Amino acid sequence: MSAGAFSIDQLMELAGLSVSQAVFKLQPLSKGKRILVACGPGNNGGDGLVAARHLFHYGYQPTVYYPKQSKNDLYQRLTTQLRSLSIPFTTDFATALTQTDHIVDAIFGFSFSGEVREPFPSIISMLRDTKIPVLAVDAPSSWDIESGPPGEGPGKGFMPTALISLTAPKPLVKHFTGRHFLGGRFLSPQMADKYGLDLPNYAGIDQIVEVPVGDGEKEGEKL
Ligand SMILES: NC(=O)C1=CN([C@@H]2O[C@H](COP(=O)(O)OP(=O)(O)OC[C@H]3O[C@@H](n4cnc5c(N)ncnc54)[C@H](O)[C@@H]3O)[C@@H](O)[C@H]2O)[C@@H](O)CC1
Ligand SMILES: [K+]
Repeated sequence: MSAGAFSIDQLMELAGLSVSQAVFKLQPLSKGKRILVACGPGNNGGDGLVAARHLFHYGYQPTVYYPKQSKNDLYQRLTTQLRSLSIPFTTDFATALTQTDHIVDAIFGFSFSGEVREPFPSIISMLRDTKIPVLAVDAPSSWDIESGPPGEGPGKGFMPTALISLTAPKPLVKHFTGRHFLGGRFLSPQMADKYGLDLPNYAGIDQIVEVPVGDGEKEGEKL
């Protein structure tokens, strides 16, 4: 990413914008406006914070669960932006789950490793068990980035309804069976060539493109 001279703020903004467009595709406003955005402590959580802001401006009613808030200036600004829109922050995930139409899983992305630490085990269990649709950002949280679904722990059996891979699918997509989107319409042809990426065709002004079900493995190899 440094080769493209993009700052982390820019990358996170583009990632969160893509996430918000995937929500719009999966959950049109007419199907219910309440979106619960679960944010983890790292950049995956930051993508969720950005998405919540865009969703508000589209007319959704986002609620944010963000239990491990970073002191970093970027995250402070993102949370200030949400508070200035009066977007609620909840500490009671179980109750929030009963009052939402769709969930964004922005807890862990490609830097997750080891056993899920508090306070996230019970949150992952609830994401696994809920009947409400879940859109996972970059990875289903608690999945191993290479080998995919965990064989034990709260994430065992967790298969979100949809996944949005950012910039390029991670190896775990081979194991994913839900709807799969790609986001990251900012790479230059030179960057794509340099990293051997076969960029998808985005339609119109879309920041995302859906990869047909069953093509995850093929896309993972291609990209
Ligand atoms: N250039 C990039 O790398 C970009 C990455 N983006 C997003 O950033 C994500 C990666 O971000 P990060 O590297 O910050 O990492 P993540 O957000 O994937 O996770 C790291 C955080 O989770 C914690 N964590 C890791 N394992 C844990 C465990 N077992 N239990 C509890 N907490 C645990 C770490 O302490 C750290 O705070 C990507 O998946 C993507 O969503 C986007 O923001 C755009 C730019
Ligand atoms: K995630």
